Amino acid sequence: MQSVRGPAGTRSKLWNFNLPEGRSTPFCLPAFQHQNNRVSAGLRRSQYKQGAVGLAQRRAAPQALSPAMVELETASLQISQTPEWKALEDHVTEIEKTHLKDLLRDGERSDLLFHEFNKIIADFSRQRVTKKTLELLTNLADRAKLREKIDAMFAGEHINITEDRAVLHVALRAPRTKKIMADGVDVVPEVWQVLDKIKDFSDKVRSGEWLGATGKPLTDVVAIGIGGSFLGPLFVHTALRTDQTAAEQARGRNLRFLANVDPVDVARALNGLKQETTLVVVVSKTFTTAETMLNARTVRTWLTAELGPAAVAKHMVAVSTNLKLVKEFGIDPENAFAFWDWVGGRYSVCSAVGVLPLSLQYGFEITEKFLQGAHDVDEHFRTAPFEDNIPVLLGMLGIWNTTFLGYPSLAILPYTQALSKLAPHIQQVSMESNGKGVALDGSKLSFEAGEIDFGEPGTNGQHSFYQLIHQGRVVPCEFIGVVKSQQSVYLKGEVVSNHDELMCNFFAQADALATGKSPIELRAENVPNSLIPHKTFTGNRPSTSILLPELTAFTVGQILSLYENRIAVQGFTWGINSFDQWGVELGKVLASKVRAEMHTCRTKNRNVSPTDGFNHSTTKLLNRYLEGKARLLYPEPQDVFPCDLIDSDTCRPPSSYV
Ligand SMILES: O=P(O)(O)OC[C@H]1O[C@](O)(CO)[C@@H](O)[C@@H]1O
Repeated sequence: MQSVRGPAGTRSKLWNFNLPEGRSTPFCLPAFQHQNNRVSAGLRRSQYKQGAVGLAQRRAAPQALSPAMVELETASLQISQTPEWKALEDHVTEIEKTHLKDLLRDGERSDLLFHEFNKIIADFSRQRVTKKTLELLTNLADRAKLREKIDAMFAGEHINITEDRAVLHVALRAPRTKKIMADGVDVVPEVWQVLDKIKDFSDKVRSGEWLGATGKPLTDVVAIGIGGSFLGPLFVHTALRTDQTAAEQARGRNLRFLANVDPVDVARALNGLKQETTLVVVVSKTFTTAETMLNARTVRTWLTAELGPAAVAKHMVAVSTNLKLVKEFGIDPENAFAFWDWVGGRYSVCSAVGVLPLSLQYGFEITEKFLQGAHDVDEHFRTAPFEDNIPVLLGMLGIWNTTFLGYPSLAILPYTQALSKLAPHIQQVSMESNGKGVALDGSKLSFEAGEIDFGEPGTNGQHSFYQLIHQGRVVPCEFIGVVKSQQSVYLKGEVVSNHDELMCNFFAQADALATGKSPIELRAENVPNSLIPHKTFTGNRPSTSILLPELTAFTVGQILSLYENRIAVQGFTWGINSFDQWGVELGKVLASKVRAEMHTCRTKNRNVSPTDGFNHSTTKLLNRYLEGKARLLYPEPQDVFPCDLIDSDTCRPPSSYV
């Protein structure tokens, strides 16, 4: 057995550490207590870091991790030091002797790698794997206790240990008849209470029963939120806009999003809207996110300047876990839609975060189908054996590519424009979840976790970055195609329909990456010798092809669940906490410091001085910024309005608004 360095600098054999005296379990972790006031777990963790005694305390403590989770944590501490991991490392040499163009000649292998669940097809035959690779990956999953961790998630255990929270976004799309427990309470009735409230409210707005302050129906909705309070809803909205059933329901209605604190985004979001027909939904789990709250105050000012302060009651609603702050902001808690701290921001699209704006736009019935699609794949994920489990296979093959073959990125390439916001959403879900440097116990990872996700719909991407993925770096790809397009166009005289034309590329690209083109083939085509190196395609570049029957609210829900659960599989196997996001905190703190300084400099009309606590570079850059915008100085803060309302000569709002 290999000897490795344990988390507290101790030497350990595999994950059975040689513990310092007085400690009888691997919980010899460096104490940590985050300063963020959202964390209450620090004390509890420090309590259960004390070996057997600590474990006993944890079992007794309310909301402590269950013995199963304690064991799971223990088991995954040093996953990279297990024989299963080592076997995969050794297996890389075998795989390196293969080429996809040869592997693809084996029909039996292709059949083994072809999977189907409820009309979703996932073809993994273009991954650089053999039957043996799959077996070794399954062994790794077993060693990481993947099954137990999935069960722990669905059972509402506090698997988000740094925030001491359950991770139960799957409960958001469970049918009424299901029972899902968190902290001793069945959460499904609470979920449905909010869903019923959304249905009721959105029906009223859509039917014109709920009117604005001047008695007009509210046909336009602006959803203000950022990160998880924006990207998921935007992804689903973009996917449904061209679905004929959904579009029919959205006739005469508009849904816009305002995410960036950039006033340009405010201008774009409000451009052309009228206050009297606009409903604003402020979406923030915490109701403290600086960008969202400034945007909410800006849009509230836009509304009340026109309609008066009382209009907030009819024109502004909120989605949050923090109803106290919602009230303080001036929104009646009656007009707030709650969710719970067991829903991570980036996993919140199935809560009121997504369901409210989507129901306002498309009606609750369509939105409910989206929830049903997500639940459908959740059940597949929860129950299917690993060898047939599409999210598990997606996740484990992602680990194979990232960690063992050394390809750190993933290109998400939907061959449908309707999924153009899938990659940005998955970017957050994946990179905020799995972009971690330490294991669950706080020890530094001995490998790099996380994938670098990006993507564009095909065929646009083909004319952008595909050159690199064909002849430059190896970037594993996930191609997503649909059998039946949302829009049907077949022009007289054309060889194929427009959608078939698109899909020809879907099929061609995956094979071009896999098989490549050799110098021998090029010579046979009489390509001049000097050009052969330039025209050679090495091939052997892995991809997965996912084929959906069509793109509807239901299948969009299925895709969401495929990716969310794929990402969980990876985090569970890497042994990290996929459900916290401490990495976003430092930048926020520093921005506050800059904000305070900026305020002082602007109001006192002075520059940043070297003694203000910024380094030389930042001091210099800040001063150039302050000097460059001196003409924008105003004596005291005013309500400044966006877009066409700003006088571009003076850079000031028109006097009527000051
Ligand atoms: O919904 P909130 O609390 O405004 O947070 C928005 C986003 O900010 C983050 O906390 C950090 O980017 C995300 O995890 C979250 O989705």
